[in-house]
Amino acid sequence: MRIAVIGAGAVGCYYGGQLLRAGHDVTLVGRRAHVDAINARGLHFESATFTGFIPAKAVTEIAELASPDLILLAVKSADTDEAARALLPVLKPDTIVLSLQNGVDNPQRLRALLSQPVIAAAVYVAAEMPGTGHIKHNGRGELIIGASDRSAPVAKLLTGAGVPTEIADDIDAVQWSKLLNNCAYNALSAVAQISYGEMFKVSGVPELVTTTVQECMAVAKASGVALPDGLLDNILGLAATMPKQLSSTAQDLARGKPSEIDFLNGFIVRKGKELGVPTPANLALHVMVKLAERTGVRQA
Ligand SMILES: NC(=O)C1=CN([C@@H]2O[C@H](COP(=O)(O)OP(=O)(O)OC[C@H]3O[C@@H](n4cnc5c(N)ncnc54)[C@H](OP(=O)(O)O)[C@@H]3O)[C@@H](O)[C@H]2O)C=CC1
Ligand SMILES: CC(C)(CO)C(=O)C(=O)O
Repeated sequence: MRIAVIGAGAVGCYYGGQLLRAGHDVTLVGRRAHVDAINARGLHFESATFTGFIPAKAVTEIAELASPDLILLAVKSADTDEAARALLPVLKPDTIVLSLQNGVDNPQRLRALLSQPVIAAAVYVAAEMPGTGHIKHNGRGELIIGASDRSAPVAKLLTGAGVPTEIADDIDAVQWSKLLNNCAYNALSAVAQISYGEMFKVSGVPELVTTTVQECMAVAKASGVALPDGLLDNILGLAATMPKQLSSTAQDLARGKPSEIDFLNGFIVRKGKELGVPTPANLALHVMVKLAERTGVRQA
């Protein structure tokens, strides 16, 4: 099976790296500096159980891919449409596109542009790129993917490569549950450039996270999404499962890049307005990140 990862960043290189380690044929598509480093010395993969250089093929252009069977889409939400348009000429009618992205609308946006089967996923991994062609895994890695007639072989392939993958019938609720985690953690970690473990030691953080999540739950309910019981406790517990991680939004701001916050707290604020649900905590977190995008952040 020919696998291509679109977006050789933290998530793309983690899952691509796991598949490469399991012996699969994987091409990483990324930006020039990462691609050159990967082609020159392999993918530098750093985790608790394995650290080393994994031989890998990397290219800068989606157009260089030859009829892939499976796409792992791991670009930020703002880059989804551009990536999908570039994929159009290289995909076969039955190429499976697995969206490994945060936010809840990427699969829907992909389906609007592609006729291929698109599978949504909720991604519970802590990963970062500390250097060119260098992925650092800071914990977890399990995936929950949407049910479809193509999902079982994808879950089997990933699980066999050390990526525990479950199939969920109600993927909307699963994606919204992940969105609530992101609304709780990403902005605070980003503006303070602080890891989750340290962040939760600061007085007021658990209360603010709780209020933020409760607002999101009200928006989910008004949107007709039935969230699972115990979600707030699970979200409060996430920090302990990846205490050293800084959010993907924190990583964007540290690199001086626009963040994905419009698709996280910003999405909740827009939906809340549309549905008449107040979201002041989410608005504050959204605006704080938009301000930090303008002025920059001081790195720890
Ligand atoms: N990091 C994490 O731990 C987690 C991240 N996620 C989600 O995973 C998704 C990916 O995030 P993450 O890996 O952190 O992001 P990164 O920014 O680390 O990686 C994405 C990479 O893809 C590149 N890229 C974008 N468009 C293209 C393109 N058309 N061709 C080639 N390369 C491209 C980006 O370049 P450039 O920067 O120049 O745009 C960047 O290098 C996001 O939705 C995120 O929210 C989910 C769970 C955990
Ligand atoms: C899982 C988590 C919260 C890990 O940091 C993430 O999704 C992100 O950073 O965007």
